[in-house]
Amino acid sequence: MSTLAERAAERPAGSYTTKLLDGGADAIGKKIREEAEELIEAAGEAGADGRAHAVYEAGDLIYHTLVMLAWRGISLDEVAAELARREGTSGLAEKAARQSNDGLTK
Ligand SMILES: N=c1c2ncn([C@@H]3O[C@H](COP(=O)(O)OP(=O)(O)OP(=O)(O)O)[C@@H](O)[C@H]3O)c2ncn1[C@@H]1O[C@H](COP(=O)(O)O)[C@@H](O)[C@H]1O
Repeated sequence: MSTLAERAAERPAGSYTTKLLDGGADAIGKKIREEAEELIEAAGEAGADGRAHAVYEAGDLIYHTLVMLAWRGISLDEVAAELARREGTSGLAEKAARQSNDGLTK
């Protein structure tokens, strides 16, 4: 079991992850929004320092995203399987198929 799944199951005191999990989707989602904004800002910063800052903020964003998945009982393997299912289909082709399906249902 991953550390975050363990935190979700056991909710030990003195854990930042437990605090987030106890706040539910709203509290975790608020942090994801904040961290996404911070990554966007950092990604626009020039030079090696900006690059290192972007790596740091991406770490925060990915950690908080993983906490949301743990809260919802979703494993990273399930997300990897979803990405594998999409492999080889361009986002443009997927969008065009969706729009043509929408046309059929209207
Ligand atoms: N990878 C992380 C990780 N990345 C970021 N963070 C925390 O996420 C928070 C980032 O939020 P901010 O930068 O906004 O900092 P802040 O203002 O203190 O945060 P808030 O109090 O406002 O929420 C900081 O408190 C970081 O320490 C993390 N906390 C935990 N982990 C991993 O989760 C494991 C379990 O952690 P605990 O459950 O806390 O023991 C750890 O061993 C790590 O492996």
